[in-house]
Amino acid sequence: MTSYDMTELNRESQMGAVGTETTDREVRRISIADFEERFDEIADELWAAATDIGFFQVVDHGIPQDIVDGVFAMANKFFHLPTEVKEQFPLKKGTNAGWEFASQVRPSTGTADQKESYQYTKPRMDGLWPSEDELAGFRSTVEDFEARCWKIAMDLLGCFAVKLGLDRDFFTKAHDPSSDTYQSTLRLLYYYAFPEEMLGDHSIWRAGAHTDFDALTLLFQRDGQGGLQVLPGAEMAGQEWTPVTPSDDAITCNIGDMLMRWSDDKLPSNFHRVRPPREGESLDARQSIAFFAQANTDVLIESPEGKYPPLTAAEYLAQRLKANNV
Ligand SMILES: O=C(O)CCC(=O)C(=O)O
Ligand SMILES: [Fe+2]
Repeated sequence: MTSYDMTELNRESQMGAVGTETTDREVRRISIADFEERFDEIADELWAAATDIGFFQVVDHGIPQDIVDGVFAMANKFFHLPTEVKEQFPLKKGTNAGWEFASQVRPSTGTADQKESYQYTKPRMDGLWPSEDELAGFRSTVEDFEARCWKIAMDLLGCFAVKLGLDRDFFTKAHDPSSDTYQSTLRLLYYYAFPEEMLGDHSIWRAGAHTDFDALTLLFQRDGQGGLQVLPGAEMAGQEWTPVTPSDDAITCNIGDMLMRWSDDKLPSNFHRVRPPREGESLDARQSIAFFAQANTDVLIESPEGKYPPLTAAEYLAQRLKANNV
């Protein structure tokens, strides 16, 4: 293993314990209405939230609620297709494209996440789309939604760029969807209904503790489908996790490791996980949708102050995917 991938992996492998829960930290809800007119004010608010607990929610983001509801409904239909249909679109390891079930083993827990997922990475989808007969409208719904997510992610990254003293479009150029080297990903997630007999089993996780590999994550959740918890890296030792309240109208955002490197740690990536339900909570299946803004493969991630050695986004992601068995 080379030195550049040690930091994140070592950090992650220490995070498997159950820990405790605290509501003392605030996950801020930030309105991004009138984005252009309010750019400076929004940039200040995002920066403060990102450098504080590293997780924040944006509201008034401009994606109509019926579009969000529609993509969740479509994802739900996809996950309910017969296994023989979904099996035709297997995740090709290291590509962030295709369908997998219970295959992601987190370095923190050493056990497979109790979920299935379908990932869309624009240039890598040959043979991975269900036909219109199998699921009408799926492809266009997913493509449209990914493009909307990209736009919001680039707006938010534009704020961070300016605060870091870079050109506003610095990250937009690095996440170019028109290039074959594009590797941002939309991931539809489906966490299985939880078997009652497993309540209280602390070895099972819907998603084990991790930091994201990307620059910025946008996460869509459903009202009432809780379980996501965050822990700022600086407070790792305390093992006190804060629940994130899910809501249909908000996008939960977090900084990933790529942007942490790129900002010489000014923007910290933070641990999060999805814990299983507890006694008295809903055992139903849980859905979420994540957009991972990941710089194009050929982009060189160079930290201006030289805290980290330069490496390409391709090299970086390959290491992290391998460590997760995906
Ligand atoms: O489903 C969630 O709420 C979180 C998912 C997540 O953290 C991830 O896929 O990286
Ligand atoms: Fe994550």
